[in-house]
Amino acid sequence: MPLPKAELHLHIEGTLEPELAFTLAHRNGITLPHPTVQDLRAAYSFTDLQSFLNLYYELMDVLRTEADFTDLANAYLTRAAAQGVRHAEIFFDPQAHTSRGIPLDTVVNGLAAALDTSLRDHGISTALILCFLRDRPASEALHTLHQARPHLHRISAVGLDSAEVGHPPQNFTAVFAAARDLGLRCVAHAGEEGPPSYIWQALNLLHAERIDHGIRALEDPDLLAHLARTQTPLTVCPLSNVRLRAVPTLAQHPLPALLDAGLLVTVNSDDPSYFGGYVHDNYEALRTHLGLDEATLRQLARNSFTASFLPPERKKALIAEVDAHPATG
Ligand SMILES: Nc1ncnc2[nH]cnc12
Ligand SMILES: [Zn+2]
Repeated sequence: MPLPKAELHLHIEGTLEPELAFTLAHRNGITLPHPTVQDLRAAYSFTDLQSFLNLYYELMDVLRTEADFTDLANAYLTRAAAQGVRHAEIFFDPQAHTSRGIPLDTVVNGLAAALDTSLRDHGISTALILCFLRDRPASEALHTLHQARPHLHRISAVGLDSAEVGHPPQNFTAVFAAARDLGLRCVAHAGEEGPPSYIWQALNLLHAERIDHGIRALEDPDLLAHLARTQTPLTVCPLSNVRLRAVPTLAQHPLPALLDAGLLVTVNSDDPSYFGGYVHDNYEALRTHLGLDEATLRQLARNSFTASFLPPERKKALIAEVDAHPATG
């Protein structure tokens, strides 16, 4: 059985497997532009973040009803359980749905139907993180936050995702301040393709408590020292970084350098259906291609709980499960 772990960087829309996409397309009377599952999988070849996002947003068209979102989340949770996931903090992209006429209620109620029974059905506790699309106007993000008000009891945090370069965190300072006023925690994608200055902005202007990706922090020694001193977690996604060519190969992935610099690093899957592996597959890839040893993998699993938004007692209990877990070899 894989090490117990938390997944902190997972876009639920990025878990849409081609087979489920075809099932939902059929159910909703939609014709996909790719005739077969094999043709669709063959399209999963990306040159950068934008080339991925184009397909990611296109395929979302199959998600129309509450049942579609419930089926999507249940399919993820089933796979995650088999990968040792005990807690998942799950991103969703409301604007990608409301912009094509799907009400926010449909999205949240559909996801909630799966998440509410996840601990019982899959042994996975969950939290939801509402992400703003940074390549759309901040005014639209603010409107989305207002639309989400009836659902705030189900939402733990806000995040910032989509095309990074040219869309700095500073554009969303007021939106994140409004989210904090509503009692929401804050995280943000930064330093995936964008420069270290975007990570500084996410920290200083958005008050992000975790940085999603953050791998370009390595280019700024002061930033690296700051992240180490404050133990601000990074949610790193190795397979994603290689598939989107932020990093040339797994063997050249900067995760070991980030650990050596003393950062609180976690391992996550990002959009597992598109990037060739779920979260445990990312751990195994680090073992295979970077030679990470058992002790380091175990530390990464502990970090995933430390960096989560779980209450201290449950963190402690889950970390104890990591310590008690037999060697995975
Ligand atoms: N890796 C990623 N970066 C930015 N936005 C995303 N949305 C889904 N996956 C993403
Ligand atoms: Zn992401």
